Amino acid sequence: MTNDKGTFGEYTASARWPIIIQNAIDDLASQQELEKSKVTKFEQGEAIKSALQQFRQEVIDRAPLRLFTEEEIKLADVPLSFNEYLREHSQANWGAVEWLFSEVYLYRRINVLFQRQSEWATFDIFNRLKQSTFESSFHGVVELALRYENLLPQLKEIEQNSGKDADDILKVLFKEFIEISLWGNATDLSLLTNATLEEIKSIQGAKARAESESKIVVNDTDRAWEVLTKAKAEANGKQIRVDFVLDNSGFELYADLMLAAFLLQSGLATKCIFHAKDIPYMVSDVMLKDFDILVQDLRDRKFFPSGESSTRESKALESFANEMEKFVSGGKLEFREDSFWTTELDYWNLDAKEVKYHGSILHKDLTSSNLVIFKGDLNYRKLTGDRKWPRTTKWETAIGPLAINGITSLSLRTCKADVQVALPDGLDLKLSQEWEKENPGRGSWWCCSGKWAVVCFCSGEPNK
Ligand SMILES: O=P(O)(O)OC[C@H]1O[C@](O)(CO)[C@@H](O)[C@@H]1O
Ligand SMILES: [Mg+2]
Ligand SMILES: [Mn+2]
Repeated sequence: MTNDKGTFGEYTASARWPIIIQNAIDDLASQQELEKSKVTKFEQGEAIKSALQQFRQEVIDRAPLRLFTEEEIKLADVPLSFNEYLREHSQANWGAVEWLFSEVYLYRRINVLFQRQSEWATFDIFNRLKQSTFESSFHGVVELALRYENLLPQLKEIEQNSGKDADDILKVLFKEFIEISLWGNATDLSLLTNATLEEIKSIQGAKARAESESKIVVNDTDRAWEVLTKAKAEANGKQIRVDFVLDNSGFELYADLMLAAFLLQSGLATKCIFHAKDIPYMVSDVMLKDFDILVQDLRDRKFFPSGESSTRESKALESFANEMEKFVSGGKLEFREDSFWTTELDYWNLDAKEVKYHGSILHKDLTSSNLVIFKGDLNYRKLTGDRKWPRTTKWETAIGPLAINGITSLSLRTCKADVQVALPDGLDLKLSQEWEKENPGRGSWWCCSGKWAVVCFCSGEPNK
């Protein structure tokens, strides 16, 4: 709840949301400035700005959360789940409401304001921030492109030397690319808006990742490895499918593409499906258009100044971009969107029983996947229902129906919220004491800092 005293949720609702909305207002103003000559667009922009200001005040004043009007529902395709929830929780106000619901509702309300103005209907208010943060990831982006370049001959060698040793080496690489994708989630724009270039670099480099291994407090990577190697051994020409329920665009999407490319090149997957958001969401989340933008950025030597097109760095960026486009055109990499991902429904609804908002359709589809990777913190909150679980709760308990409903899942999350499960006895206390030293009164927030991570696997098989 946004009124759970002393939680990161409470802090987010009172301190972070007004800032996020203010940033959106400022970004809108910058865009208007760029397009001053477009009179209608400017005027529509003014209308959105004043509505955003009013909305920001609503949040600050802890006003009641209102229903979406019929007109809004039509105009912006608002899923009816929101109003259903609000009818059942008629007392909900910004200062006393479930954190997960209100946070998702917030992005929906913002989206409606843009949908109402024709000139702004497809505008992504968070695009500027997504792009500028990606641009400052230059160092990490080049490093990974070079890493990928080296990977290809390594994989060839492994292929030529099949056997136990080759398998062991492939496993080391698998772990490396899982970690690349995992820590890619540390660069979250909603948390890092004030991060310096040095800080971003330090999160993204290889050395930093190695140091970070000790920070993965639950690590089921081996179990995911077993599933995919078994699938590969038994494939016999059959498809091996890995799904990614994506989180942030820019560096994290780039890191996810690295993992997907590794899986496809190594034969641990033959198809990867990326699930994106259908509206601008949680500031930095991936929308379909963000993939095209990323590929363009990789090719743009002004955006990533890696020198002439003949430098090793430029060639590595260019060839990774080419490779991604080839994967897409060859059907090995597919992007999809679904409104389910931007509803407030947690993933206990990724189940045959949820028949109104695509939960059952997605569930059925995802049961055909060999592995479904859920990226990031918000997905972790949705997997666990964003409840106040004791932190030693078993993962299978916290994910409810997903423990047994046939989806093989892997959560890759850098910890950025209060909910935390699957810890061994005593670890929460130890980390809380450690964090408390530098953050008096906030020891339990170690798992909101993005400095630790978890990798949680579940086979999804009944009775296991
Ligand atoms: O991009 P991620 O990893 O889902 O993180 C989103 C962040 O926003 C939050 O939803 C809080 O605003 C947290 O869960 C997390 O800090
Ligand atoms: Mg609930
Ligand atoms: Mn996100």
